[in-house]
Amino acid sequence: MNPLILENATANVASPVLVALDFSTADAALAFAARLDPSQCRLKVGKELFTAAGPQLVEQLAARGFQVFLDLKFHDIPNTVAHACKMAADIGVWMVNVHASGGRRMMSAAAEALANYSQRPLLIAVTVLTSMEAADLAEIGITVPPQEHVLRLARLTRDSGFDGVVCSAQEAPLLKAELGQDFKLVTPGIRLADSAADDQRRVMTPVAALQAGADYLVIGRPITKAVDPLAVLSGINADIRAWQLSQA
Ligand SMILES: O=C(O)c1cc(=O)[nH]c(=O)n1[C@@H]1O[C@H](COP(=O)(O)O)[C@@H](O)[C@H]1O
Repeated sequence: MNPLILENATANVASPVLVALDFSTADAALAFAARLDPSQCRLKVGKELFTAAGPQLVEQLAARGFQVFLDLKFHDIPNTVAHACKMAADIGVWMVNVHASGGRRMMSAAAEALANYSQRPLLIAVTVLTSMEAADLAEIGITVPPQEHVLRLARLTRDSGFDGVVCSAQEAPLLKAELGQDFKLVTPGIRLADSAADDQRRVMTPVAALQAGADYLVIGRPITKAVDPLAVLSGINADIRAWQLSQA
């Protein structure tokens, strides 16, 4: 693990928001990140940005104090995924993900590969993409309701030694009830009441997602494509704080 990155990426992040930096260049991502404070959110680097900008960009974000979720959704044979997860841990990311449909042996190999790290990234598996609904699953031969398939994959993920799953907030009450409070739920498909769903299908608003049991909210376009992204992020954080205070 890169000690410089760990030392820098220790910001006390008050918010459960992970902003998806779905940009096509390092410059665009760094310019956007320069407007944010690491106490306001964590950052997610996904396939588009990582393909364009690589590990160096992740290291630059971490050096600015951001905790980074490397969202490359590894899905391959166990040996390949295990080594890819090790590379992610060596970059110093805070969270990394794979596809749960890669199966138990793939996930166990990943967990085992990181077992000896004193401070390893959170290991998370994607269950059913939030862009999918029952009809999409039926086309690939999965005829049970989405939440049944999500629960099956989440159980497999937990039993493989992972820290949590990516799911939609719609499944959060079921997963918390079945798998316990400590198993982390990372929920994309977050939309404000007035924002377009875009390609997402299983969506929820930020506070409703937290109420349902989500631990982290992955939010991209509703923030990054807003006319005033900082105002939107601040508004979301203010709503979350108000809700948290009402629960205290
Ligand atoms: O693993 C993810 O982060 C992920 C899983 C999933 O099921 N759905 C999903 O949308 N994501 C990611 O979350 C982000 C959502 O972005 P927006 O739809 O723009 O808010 C994107 O970067 C997706 O790649």
